[in-house]
Amino acid sequence: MPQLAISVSDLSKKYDSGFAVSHTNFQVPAGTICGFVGPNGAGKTTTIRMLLGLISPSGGTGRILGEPITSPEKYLSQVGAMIEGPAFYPALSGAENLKVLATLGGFPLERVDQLLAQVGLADRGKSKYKTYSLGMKQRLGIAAALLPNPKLLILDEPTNGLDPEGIQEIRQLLRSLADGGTTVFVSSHLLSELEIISEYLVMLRKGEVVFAGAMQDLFDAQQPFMLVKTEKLSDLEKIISLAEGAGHKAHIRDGVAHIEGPAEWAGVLNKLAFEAGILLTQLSPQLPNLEETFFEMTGDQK
Ligand SMILES: Nc1ncnc2c1ncn2[C@@H]1O[C@H](COP(=O)(O)OP(=O)(O)OP(=O)(O)O)[C@@H](O)[C@H]1O
Repeated sequence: MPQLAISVSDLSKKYDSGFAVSHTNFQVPAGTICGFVGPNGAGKTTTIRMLLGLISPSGGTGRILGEPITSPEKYLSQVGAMIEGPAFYPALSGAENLKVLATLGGFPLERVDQLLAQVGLADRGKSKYKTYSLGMKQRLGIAAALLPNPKLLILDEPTNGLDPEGIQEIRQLLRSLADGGTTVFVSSHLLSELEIISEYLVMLRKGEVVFAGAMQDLFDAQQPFMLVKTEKLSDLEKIISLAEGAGHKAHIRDGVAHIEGPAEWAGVLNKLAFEAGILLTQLSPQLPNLEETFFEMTGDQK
């Protein structure tokens, strides 16, 4: 049994409106990057807030770094978190902001320059926070979360609003942290990004866990599929009927037909379409990926 950074059992949060999080069970092995996904309102933020002791569960149990979530004082000194966007003083520089937090938290001030370098802000540490780009603000937020030199880093949407370059920088940062032994639990709507960086995944739907485990196990349980486009949009429905008639699950999303089946079956589908007088403009076999799997398992948009 690997050492667990997070482990929850039957964890629930109930509001008057119903369960925001309902009887969830999942485990995150130490030293891994674990993606945390679910459609809007699935319960991600509520779960994170329970893990950080910010709200108390209505039921169930949880352990962070071996300590119960009912005693957050026992583990919070070893947990760094960035949730709902970092809050900093606009008129202070990045370095000054971190120094304020270091002083408040009793962390060594020497860590400030080290952390600025680690998140790629060494050159801009002296610039006022209000001059920072969104990506720089996010990176400063991560630097603040790293002040306690945490064993577990919990990030809620760290790449929100970032451009591809900023996203790549965060990816490299998270990878290097995990390589150094930090466990990273990260929620994001950027599924393709999470697919690249995460070894583990927890997927929520309507407050319930629909998958928790190794990313590879998730894909191993999925069928390959193909993406199909037709010259005329109206022909897509006919393609769906042809595929379903041949025993293949199929649906249309964003003007593209997604049809389950191995790559070898693509030729058969092409022939069926041709015989029905339908011209295919795209027929591309795909391996299971997180975007497709997410859609299949949550039946929802991101
Ligand atoms: N304080 C609260 N009181 C009542 N209901 C709440 C409260 N906080 C969250 N909820 C409800 O719980 C559900 C889960 O919300 P939560 O914010 O955890 O979802 P999420 O997965 O983080 O969504 P998003 O991706 O949009 O941030 C939602 O239906 C939400 O309206």
